[in-house]
Amino acid sequence: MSKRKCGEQQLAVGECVSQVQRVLRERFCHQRLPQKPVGLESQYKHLLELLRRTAVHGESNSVLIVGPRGSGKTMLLRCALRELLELQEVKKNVLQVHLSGLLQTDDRIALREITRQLQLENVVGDKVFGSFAENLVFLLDALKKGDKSSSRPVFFILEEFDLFAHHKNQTLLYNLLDVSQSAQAPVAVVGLTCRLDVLELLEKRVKSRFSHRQIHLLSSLSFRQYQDAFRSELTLQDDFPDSKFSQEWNLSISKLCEDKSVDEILQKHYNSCKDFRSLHSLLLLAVSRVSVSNPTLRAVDLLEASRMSSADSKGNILHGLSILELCLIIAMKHLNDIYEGEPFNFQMVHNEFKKFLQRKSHSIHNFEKPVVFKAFEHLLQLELIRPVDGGVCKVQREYQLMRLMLDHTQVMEALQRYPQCPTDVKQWAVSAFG
Ligand SMILES: Nc1ncnc2c1ncn2[C@@H]1O[C@H](COP(=O)(O)OP(=O)(O)OP(=O)(O)O)[C@@H](O)[C@H]1O
Repeated sequence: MSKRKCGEQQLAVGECVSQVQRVLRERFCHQRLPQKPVGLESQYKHLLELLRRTAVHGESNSVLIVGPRGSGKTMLLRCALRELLELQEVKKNVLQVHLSGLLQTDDRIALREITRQLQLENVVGDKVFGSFAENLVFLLDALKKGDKSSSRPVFFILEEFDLFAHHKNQTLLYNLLDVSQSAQAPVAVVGLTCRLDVLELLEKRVKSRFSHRQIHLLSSLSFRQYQDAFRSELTLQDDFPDSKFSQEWNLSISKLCEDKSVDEILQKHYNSCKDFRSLHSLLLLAVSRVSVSNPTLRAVDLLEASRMSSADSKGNILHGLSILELCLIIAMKHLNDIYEGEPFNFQMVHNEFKKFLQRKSHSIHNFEKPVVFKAFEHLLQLELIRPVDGGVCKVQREYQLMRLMLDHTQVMEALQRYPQCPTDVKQWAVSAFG
């Protein structure tokens, strides 16, 4: 395999390609944090300042980060923690407890998890506590330094914060927010949630203990920021093991960004979804096409990735149907036209199909009725047709009313691409869908 020389580093092209794949996949699968959150500067500053006040000055605090799925709530928090923990005094001192409403489904489990994460299982031992509050205060006291005068700051991070509001009496939320309001110990409670109405879920006593600080991540990226994100997400950093390869790679990415067709693809994706998650899934597909024989990313890779990500899954199912099944779908469409969208049953579809077979010349076999019924059932299994009443009514299967779950472009596209589709079937379809 060919080798690249670059200073002291010398990697085979194959090795470089697999490193690129690894680095970028980690980035796109949310295992690596971005250097800075894009377009969220003020929110980032706000959060960092709040956390810093707890970590450095021992002030207690509570804050909610609110935004839709994929808007970067977790990323924002993790970036702020990363920056904060770069300070030596903070790194040594601060403790973090990460809880998730999806995992800690009741307060007992949550308390056990808090104890585990604070590494206090041995200290707690077999002690029995009268109340949740007593237990929590004991844990926080156990964190006090040798001289017992000051506690170590603790960040309580609650992902899916709204789910904690469903716990009995909201005991965990009440106690955490109570501690964050009193001067017992320096505590920051950070809740992450998608629900804008989250405060309405809180009981009065819980709500009154919350600071009412909220950081909203509601504004979406501008197209300019989206383009910049595209470039920076694909750019390799200086720590890439082969600097010659990474220079060439970065150069090719710069060229790609100037390509008009790339801009068009990005514009299309931006119009349908403006968040990082959808950009990442597009880039993931594109990067998987990079190989030894094609060691840079090309516009055609992006085009193919875009085609794959917007592929119609039902359309793909249609490609795998037998010609008999396809004929039944065409018969259903004929029925839809005749009865103006009213539902149909197997018997009606079978009759319509037989009408087609009665034409003078046709290339389709005369299938036995049970075989046609089997094909009909298969369409039902694939959910290309659905029972009108959801299958509740106990009618004989052949007379159950169904609806077709496809539109005409999906069927016509499938027919165009169907290998060796008989002409008369195509014509029959055109008369139904054309
Ligand atoms: N403004 C941004 N700048 C850089 N990366 C971002 C930004 N917004 C989102 N991302 C990236 O998008 C991905 C999804 O973000 P994240 O997991 O933080 O979203 P979330 O709001 O916590 O979603 P969920 O509600 O599902 O937990 C991450 O890889 C993150 O790095």
